[in-house]
Amino acid sequence: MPPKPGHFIAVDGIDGVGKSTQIQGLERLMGELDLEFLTTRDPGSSEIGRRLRTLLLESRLTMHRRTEAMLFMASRCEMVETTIRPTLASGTSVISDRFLLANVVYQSVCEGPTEVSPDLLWQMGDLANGGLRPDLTLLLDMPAEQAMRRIEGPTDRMESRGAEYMESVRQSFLTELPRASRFTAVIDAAGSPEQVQAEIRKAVENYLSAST
Ligand SMILES: Nc1ncnc2c1ncn2[C@@H]1O[C@H](COP(=O)(O)OP(=O)(O)O)[C@@H](O)[C@H]1O
Ligand SMILES: Cc1cn([C@H]2C[C@H](O)[C@@H](COP(=O)(O)OP(=O)(O)O)O2)c(=O)[nH]c1=O
Repeated sequence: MPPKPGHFIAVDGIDGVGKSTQIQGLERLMGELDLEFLTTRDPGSSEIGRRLRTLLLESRLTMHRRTEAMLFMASRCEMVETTIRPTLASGTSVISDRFLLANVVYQSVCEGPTEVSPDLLWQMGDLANGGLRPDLTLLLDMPAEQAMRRIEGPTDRMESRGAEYMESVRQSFLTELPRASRFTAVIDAAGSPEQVQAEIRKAVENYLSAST
């Protein structure tokens, strides 16, 4: 009898919203719930993914928006097929720091006319991921201006596009969230780390009671 598949939880939101901080809290919660888990990072979590991450985030190479989108998709395909899918099949849960929803919103928000629509990115993403979607998506939400004030150090390709772009990305996260997975939750990320963690705990407990 194959083991019951693990839970697939994605955590997303604009830069500086507190994802990395809250994923540490979520890992503690999974431990308390006695759920085996693995944490992955998108883009990344494979050799190809790590090299694509460097190319996408740290280089200042100019590229067409569709090129940018497809490179994130390629990284995710590798992460899904080499890491996420086998982990879930073994009965271990996965917490992913971002997933396809980020690709849909960050690459469809453009300064000029939108070259790549969210619909096209959802289709590309399902093709790249063999249709795999998270069971639960936790969207950490707060005004971009406030989140960007939290960012220290050098900005990456997306952060350097500025607060107006990031606020448009934030609004697109809220619009596109319902398509990301069967269960979703918007988490108010503007409070203290403890307040945000409490909201996440409630959302995870609601998901577990509704899904099992
Ligand atoms: N609830 C919070 N209130 C104030 N500062 C926070 C909060 N959560 C995280 N931070 C700080 O904001 C910065 C970005 O947090 P981080 O978890 O790295 O965000 P992300 O991974 O979404 O970019 C870090 O310096 C972190 O300590
Ligand atoms: C997964 C993904 C991320 N991104 C962006 C979001 C972030 O600005 C950046 C990833 O950085 P991020 O996940 O925030 O890592 P760090 O905490 O090191 O900044 O890439 C996309 O534009 N498309 C994608 O498909």
